Order: sequence, then structure tokens, then C-alpha cells
Amino acid sequence: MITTLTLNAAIDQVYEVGSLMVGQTNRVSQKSQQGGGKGVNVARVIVALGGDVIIGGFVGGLNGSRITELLQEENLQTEFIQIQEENRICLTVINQQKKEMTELLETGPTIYEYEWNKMLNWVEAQAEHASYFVLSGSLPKGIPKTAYAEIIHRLKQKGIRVALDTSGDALKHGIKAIPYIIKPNEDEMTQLIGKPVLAQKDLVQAGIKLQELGIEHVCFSLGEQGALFVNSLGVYKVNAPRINVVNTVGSGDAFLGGLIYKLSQGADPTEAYKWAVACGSANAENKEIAKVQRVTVESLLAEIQITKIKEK
Ligand SMILES: Nc1ncnc2c1ncn2[C@@H]1O[C@H](COP(=O)(O)OP(=O)(O)OP(=O)(O)O)[C@@H](O)[C@H]1O
Ligand SMILES: O=P(O)(O)OC[C@@]1(O)O[C@H](CO)[C@@H](O)[C@@H]1O
Repeated sequence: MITTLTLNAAIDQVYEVGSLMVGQTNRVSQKSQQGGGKGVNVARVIVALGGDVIIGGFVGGLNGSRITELLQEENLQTEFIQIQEENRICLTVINQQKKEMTELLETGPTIYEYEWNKMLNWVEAQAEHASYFVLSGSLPKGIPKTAYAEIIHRLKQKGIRVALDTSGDALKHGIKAIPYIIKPNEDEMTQLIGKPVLAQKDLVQAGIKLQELGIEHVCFSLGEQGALFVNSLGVYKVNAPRINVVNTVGSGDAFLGGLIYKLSQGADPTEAYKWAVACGSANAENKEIAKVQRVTVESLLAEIQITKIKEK
């Protein structure tokens, strides 16, 4: 069984406008709403590919009830912990003319100590049947920056493979606990390394270092450039297919969903890496977030090549 955890779940609202004009009145031509947050999206993709997932997280207030309701409508399996404060709304505005996305992300609720302790107990209970555990997204206020690191330590003791996809201090601390998979994008790596512009050789060097610390799959997602992967056998480059981009929000989550689904099925890592890129790209073709279809992913795979660029 795969479990995903979204500590800062959200209502993902998407607005489409002909062209977005800052400082002016913009009329919305279409809108949609989904239950979201990174771990929720990862789970949605795994289920679309044929896997089984439990979605964990915090929900509170009217937005929390709406998230639960929306995910129930999708028949996704949730085990949320109720909190006092209200979940956030994350807004994506799609500028149809420029094919550009602008995101406005609320900070989200504060989590109280007793709520956090409930979550740690829930994680312990999940550890009894999870084989993969996905920790994704920002940490809400009230939760220590070392939260993911603490969860990784606990899960690793039980032999569970943990994937971490976050940013800033949560990522820095999380890496020290040596998860099984990390998936930073270019911005997250820029922050982590502290260098404004990264060349491929910088990523390769950083990836090898992280892999040698013990992280089994170091995955750098690079948008339309595809991705770089480092494991104990080498460094791999995977191209992204050419697609008609509609909304890239959630592509990183779809990428992680595809990767974990294939690894959990026992696929060779090089095959799983191609599925990761195919799922990320399949997501970008849709307006809705992380609603990929397996047939689309399979057809994109034909345009994806993996190349070993360095032996280890
Ligand atoms: N413009 C694009 N064309 C083709 N594929 C894309 C494009 N943008 C993203 N992808 C696919 O999605 C994957 C993940 O994208 P990206 O690196 O942008 O993730 P991310 O920044 O973590 O995304 P997010 O945080 O919005 O979920 C890429 O590896 C690629 O396969
Ligand atoms: O604030 P976080 O947790 O880093 O990111 C939140 C978020 O942007 O991530 C997903 C897309 O990846 C959306 O569902 C959600 O709105």
C-alpha cells in the first residue's frame, strides 16, 4: 500500500482569463475547483494509473469540509485529521493568450501541538501497512521545520521507502534524514545549493553527492527539459515530449506519482523514470490538476528516451 501525506492541503481553484492584466479588472471565463495539495495530487495520479493509495492530511473549517467532499466525489480514500483552523485556497490563473500560469497560494492554517501529535500517531499506524510513503508540500505554521525529518526517521525504522518533495528548510532538514526518493525542481535546487543559476554539471555533481549520502533515487524535474536522475548505477537524462501546454501546476506531483507507481510495481528504475516524465507531461496537457489518464501516459512514453550520461 502507498500512503501520501499532505500537511498543508488546499482547495485548488483554477481561473481562466483571456489575458491577465495586472492592476486592471480581469473577467474570468472559466473556473474549476479540486481538492488539492501536493500529496493529494500524487495520490490522484497513482489511482489513475491503477494503484491503491491512502491520503492523509489535516482538514478544518468550511474549506476542509469541501476538500473532503471533493475527494469523496472522486472516490479517493482519505484519512484526514480534523483541525481547529481552516484550510487554505490556492489559486491558479491561466492566461490563455500567453499560455502562462500565475499561482496565488495562501499560507494555510496553524496546527496546534495536540493536532501534530495526533498526526504522528496516525503516521505510526500507517507504518504497519505502507510500503511507500510520500511526504509532499509546504509545512503549515505551528509544525517544526524538522517535521519531515522526524517522520522519515520513524518510517525508515520500519523499512518503509519514503519520498520527499518539499522546499526550503523542510527540504534541507528532510535530506539529512536520508529519504529513499527526493524530487526537487530547479528552483528548489537553486535554493538548496545557494547558486543563482545551475548548469547541468552542477545538478549532476549535487545529485551524486546526495545519492552517496544514501538517497536511492535523486530526481531533478526540469519542466520542459524533462528530468535528471541519479542512482547507484549512474546518472540519467530523460527528455520531455513536445506537448500542447495548458496548465503545468501539479506536473511535479504527477511526475512523483508516476515514479512511485512504477517502482511499487517492481519496474526497473529506468522504466519508472520514463513514466515519471510521461506523467508530468500528461498533467501539463490538462487544465485540471493531476487528472492524467493512463492511455495518454502510455502514448507519451513512445516519445521519451532515457540516456545514461554518466556511469557510477
Ligand atoms: N512545458 C512542458 N512541456 C513538457 N513537459 C513538461 C512541461 N512542464 C512540465 N513538464 C513535465 O512535468 C515534469 C515536472 O515538471 P516541473 O519540473 O515543472 O515540476 P514542478 O516544478 O515540481 O511542478 P509543480 O510544483 O507545479 O507541481 C517534467 O519533468 C516534465 O515531464
Ligand atoms: O504550498 P505548497 O504545499 O508547496 O504547494 C501547494 C500547491 O501549489 O501544490 C500543488 C501543485 O503542485 C497544488 O495542489 C497546491 O495548490
